[in-house]
Amino acid sequence: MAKLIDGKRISAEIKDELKREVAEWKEKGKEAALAVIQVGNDPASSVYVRNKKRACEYIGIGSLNYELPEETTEAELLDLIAELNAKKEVSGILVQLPLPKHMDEDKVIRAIDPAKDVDGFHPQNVGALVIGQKGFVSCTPAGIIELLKRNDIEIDGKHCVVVGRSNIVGKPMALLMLRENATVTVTHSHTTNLKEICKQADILIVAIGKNQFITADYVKEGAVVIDVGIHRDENNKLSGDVKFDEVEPLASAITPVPGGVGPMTIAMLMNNCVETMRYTI
Ligand SMILES: NC(=O)C1=CN([C@@H]2O[C@H](COP(=O)(O)OP(=O)(O)OC[C@H]3O[C@@H](n4cnc5c(N)ncnc54)[C@H](OP(=O)(O)O)[C@@H]3O)[C@@H](O)[C@H]2O)C=CC1
Ligand SMILES: Nc1nc(=O)c2c([nH]1)NC[C@@H]1CN(c3ccc(C(=O)N[C@@H](CCC(=O)O)C(=O)O)cc3)C=[N+]21
Ligand SMILES: [Mg+2]
Repeated sequence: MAKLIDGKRISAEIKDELKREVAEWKEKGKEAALAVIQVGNDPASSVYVRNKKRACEYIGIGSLNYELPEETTEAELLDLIAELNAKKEVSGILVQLPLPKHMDEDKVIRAIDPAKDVDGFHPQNVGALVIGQKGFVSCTPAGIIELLKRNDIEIDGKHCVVVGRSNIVGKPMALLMLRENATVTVTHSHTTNLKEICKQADILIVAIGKNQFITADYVKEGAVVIDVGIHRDENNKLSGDVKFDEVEPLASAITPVPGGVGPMTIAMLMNNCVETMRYTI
């Protein structure tokens, strides 16, 4: 019977810890505000943007929302980012991904001041993660580390298999597990013997964006299974990249979708926003 890793509860605990910390910083005259830019009106993005706004309000920091039409030009977006970079009262800037096809995501991310890049996507912050220096760490992988630690799940020396190598999840996840002294195997769409590799994992982290792809035959008895995937069916029911009902009886611990990794992404984004209060002179 797998232990259910309750991301909803842990993210609420973290937000309460941050709420108390923000109150202390504000007494010392420090402020923080997160600027969230959304281009177009992708429904899932709107849900996440709304969750981020609510979280800012809950912990007591400012939130500025910019909802730009789909046809906004890249130049207009870059101008807005330059404006926000220059605004002292804006301590964090987040451009909700994905962007419309006519924009170059990498170019847009590079335009954000690394000191305000609370997503941790800027090459300077990713570079710092690679070489083990201080910088913003991307929220979803950071949230997964927090889930493991707050559930007393041993990482040091364990074999962690990451399925997926995206810039916002897979790659930073592998680097963070390395930093925690796991032995890390990163798999992707060119991996030939994926099932055999996944079955070696003590900790299996799945971020492939394929609905319920990971079935019981990919999982070693007693493994910890972390499901990053998010899929909505026609009745808006959520599921992950893991076939939960099949895998749960095998796993020693598992994250549900919803209520697992998702809420942690928001909680860790808030932590990155409060980080700007800890380090502003
Ligand atoms: N809960 C949360 O907070 C978040 C959830 N998500 C969700 O996580 C999932 C992954 O997102 P994201 O990382 O952006 O995904 P991407 O689509 O950017 O990347 C998917 C990765 O999975 C790999 N992959 C795809 N198919 C296979 C396969 N059959 N076998 C092995 N590897 C495969 C791809 O390989 P290759 O590199 O070779 O193409 C790629 O590296 C999505 O469902 C997304 O919605 C994302 C961000 C945050
Ligand atoms: N610049 C940028 N930063 C991101 O961090 C970013 C992004 N773009 N683009 C999309 C992904 C996805 N993402 C999620 C955030 C919260 C939930 C979340 O709160 N999920 C809840 C369910 C929420 C719902 O009801 O859908 C859960 O899984 O329990 C999920 C996914 C952040 N992302
Ligand atoms: Mg992606």
